[in-house]
Amino acid sequence: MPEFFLPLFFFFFFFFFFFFFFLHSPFFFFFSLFFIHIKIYTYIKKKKKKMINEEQLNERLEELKLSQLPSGIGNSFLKKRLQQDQDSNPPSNYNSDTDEPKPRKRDRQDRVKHEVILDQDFISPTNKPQVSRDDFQPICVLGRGAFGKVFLVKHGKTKELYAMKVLKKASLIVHGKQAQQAKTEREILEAVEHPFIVKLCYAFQTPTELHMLLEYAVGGELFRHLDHEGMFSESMAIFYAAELVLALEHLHSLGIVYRDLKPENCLLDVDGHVVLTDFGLSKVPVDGKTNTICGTAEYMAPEILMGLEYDITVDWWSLGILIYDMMTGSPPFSSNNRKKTIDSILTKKIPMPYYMTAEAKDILSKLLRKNPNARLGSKPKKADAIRRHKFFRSVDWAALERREISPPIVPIVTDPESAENFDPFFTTEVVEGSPGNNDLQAPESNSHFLNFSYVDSSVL
Ligand SMILES: Nc1ncnc2c1ncn2[C@@H]1O[C@H](COP(=O)(O)OP(=O)(O)OP(=O)(O)O)[C@@H](O)[C@H]1O
Repeated sequence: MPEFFLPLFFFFFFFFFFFFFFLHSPFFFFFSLFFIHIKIYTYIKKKKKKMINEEQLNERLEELKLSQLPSGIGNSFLKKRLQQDQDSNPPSNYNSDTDEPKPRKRDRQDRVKHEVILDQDFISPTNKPQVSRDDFQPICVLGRGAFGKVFLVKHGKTKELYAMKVLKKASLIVHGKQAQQAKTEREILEAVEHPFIVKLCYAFQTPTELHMLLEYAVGGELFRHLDHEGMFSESMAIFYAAELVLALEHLHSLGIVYRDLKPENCLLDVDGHVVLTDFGLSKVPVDGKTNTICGTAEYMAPEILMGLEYDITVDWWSLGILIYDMMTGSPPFSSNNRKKTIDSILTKKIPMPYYMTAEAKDILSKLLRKNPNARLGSKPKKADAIRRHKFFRSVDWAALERREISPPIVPIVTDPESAENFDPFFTTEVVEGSPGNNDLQAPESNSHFLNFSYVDSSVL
């Protein structure tokens, strides 16, 4: 009603005003007043509609509880958050209550997978050498995520380096679904074997923590290299995108939706090849569709943000965002305000920089279609349609999969133990002593984490 009365008020106001001054031209006078009335009415309508949209968006944000999700440009956000943590707490160390990690390791021949029986956490069924937290000497912190902290550790006997992801059970249980996600991550890592996906070597638990020992990606985060270069040339972006296409295609063939593609989760190995890590948000949908809300806002597909069912095509959306990020230095939809970011993802067109080639613009516009059914990589051709796109015309896919294409960045590694390709913000963090004995080799007593333990026989 008020939107009707307000224009009416203006109508009478202007009526009397014009009546006195333009008595001699009544036609013009009435026409002007009618026009003004319509204008004011439509303006108020529009404003009200905008307000409703904002309310809906706020409600959506509340539902999504996005404030609890890690931000997209992970490191800068995390650094700020960690800085705040550290202002109030002393630097966390290897045994601290807030720690969490992740790791990796190579060698994919004759890999035998098996669960470790409950009360023999570190012993394989074939009585292979026992592995415990005591066997690994912490060297430094490599990185940190929302629920985990990753340490560089050295195996005391073999001197092999691993990235060890440590998750605190208590915080996982407090955050509900996270306990299941930790198990999912460990199960997926066990099941997956691919040249561009991180390898799980061991998984074990203590009464308070879960540990995953992963192949150490000595080249650090792609994010860090992107940060140094500002942006990548198109040929560099093609190389990393192509290796990721192969990794994602492999996951999809196993029915796994990765859901968390972003530069922070793309690490580089010693040669500079991509190592996809962090499967905490990945999921195996029973019927190919899922609707859990997770991921990183800037990289999240519109259908996830809207709480709709989604499938593997969300990963192709994130690939589009990542290509854009690599070629411009930032994702297309980003702002300091999470609400605005989400609003842009849902409603805005992608701003295409003038310097991008026609092929790049074309693949981006097709990967970043808001309608998942119209997106490149959706059924029926799936990844094949992406591989065949002219953006990737220079790629020899078979050679790429065999790791025969030289990577554009070969990480400088003078001493793998110095973790020189990782952010000093993390690597200079104090890591105190070796783990205590009080909670070692405990049975998997907590029902949330039954059957978490794992030993990859190829590393024994
Ligand atoms: N295999 C690895 N080798 C070297 N560094 C690693 C490895 N795995 C993880 N890291 C480092 O640790 C950081 C955090 O790891 P990860 O993303 O797995 O943690 P997370 O808690 O699951 O994070 P998120 O909050 O993004 O889900 C990575 O960004 C990377 O810098």
